Amino acid sequence: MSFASPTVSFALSAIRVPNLRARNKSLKNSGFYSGSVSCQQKAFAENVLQNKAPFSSVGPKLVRQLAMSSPGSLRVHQTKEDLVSSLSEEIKSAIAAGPAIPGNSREKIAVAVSGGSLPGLLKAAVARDLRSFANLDKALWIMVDERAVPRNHPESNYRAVSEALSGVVPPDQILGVPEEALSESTDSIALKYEQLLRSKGISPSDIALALLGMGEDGHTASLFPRTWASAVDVSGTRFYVGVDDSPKAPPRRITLTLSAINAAHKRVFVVTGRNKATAVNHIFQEGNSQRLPAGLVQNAIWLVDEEAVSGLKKD
Ligand SMILES: O=C(O)[C@H](O)[C@@H](O)[C@H](O)[C@H](O)COP(=O)(O)O
Repeated sequence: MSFASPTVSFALSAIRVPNLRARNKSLKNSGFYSGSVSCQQKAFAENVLQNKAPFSSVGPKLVRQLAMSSPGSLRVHQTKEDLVSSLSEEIKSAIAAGPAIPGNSREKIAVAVSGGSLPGLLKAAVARDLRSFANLDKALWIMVDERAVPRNHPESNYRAVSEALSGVVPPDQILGVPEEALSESTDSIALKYEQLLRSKGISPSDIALALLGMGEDGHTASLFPRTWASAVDVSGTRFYVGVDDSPKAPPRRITLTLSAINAAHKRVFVVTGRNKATAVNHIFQEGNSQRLPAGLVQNAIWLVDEEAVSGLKKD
């Protein structure tokens, strides 16, 4: 059976951005590369519902939601400086407009940050202009995912995020996984982190902004292509789950569930490099977004560089 590819609203040439500052105004309103719901996505949903597709454990409600959703829009940047500037703007607007954490009078907003290259880009955004953005310390900073390692470990996302926000956000506003739980099962670590966040009044829909990365295999957070179904919370009640077999080291992790990511107020991907081009192509041009965890994130803003979209065909 063949299906139409998702429609692409703009030719790639139309969204090449010579210089971010030069076309600052148009950035907000036009020139985005939008994915859309395809016949293929709907057919996939039907297949899943009939237990014909590999992700039959996902659950009909989520599948229906995914069939109706779009991966979002791409914003292409020519330079790292422009990309960092866009990231900075997204953080500022999320903190200014995001939902308040109920019952928390001090920190108003929750921002979730991924590992990988994101903390480094966050650090660059802080150095560029976020340092003077007073509201940065009004946020509680939480982990999109975390590796089961001590906080001072080189692989710790908490360590990387703390370094990025050092001197700007008080350390007690960066919420890491309780270290005493690290020797327990990953699911127990996930539950304890979830309890910590809930004790601060945070639930998934209170996340003002989820900052996401994507691996070249299309994973996001610690939701990997071959294993993500087990990290999807069918009941929609879990915030984080444990992962024991992450193909990206280290293998033991916790991650926001797909439902929790999609419940966040705003989702922003930052994706750079030619090694991501195939996955970007699958998500935005080949109509295969539902096969990759990153493509299952709904209505995200994708801040990318030219290399990451080098696989997209120009119309
Ligand atoms: O491993 C982690 O902690 C992540 O949160 C992971 O999902 C990461 O964001 C991607 O692997 C992209 O990493 P890069 O940005 O380094 O390519």
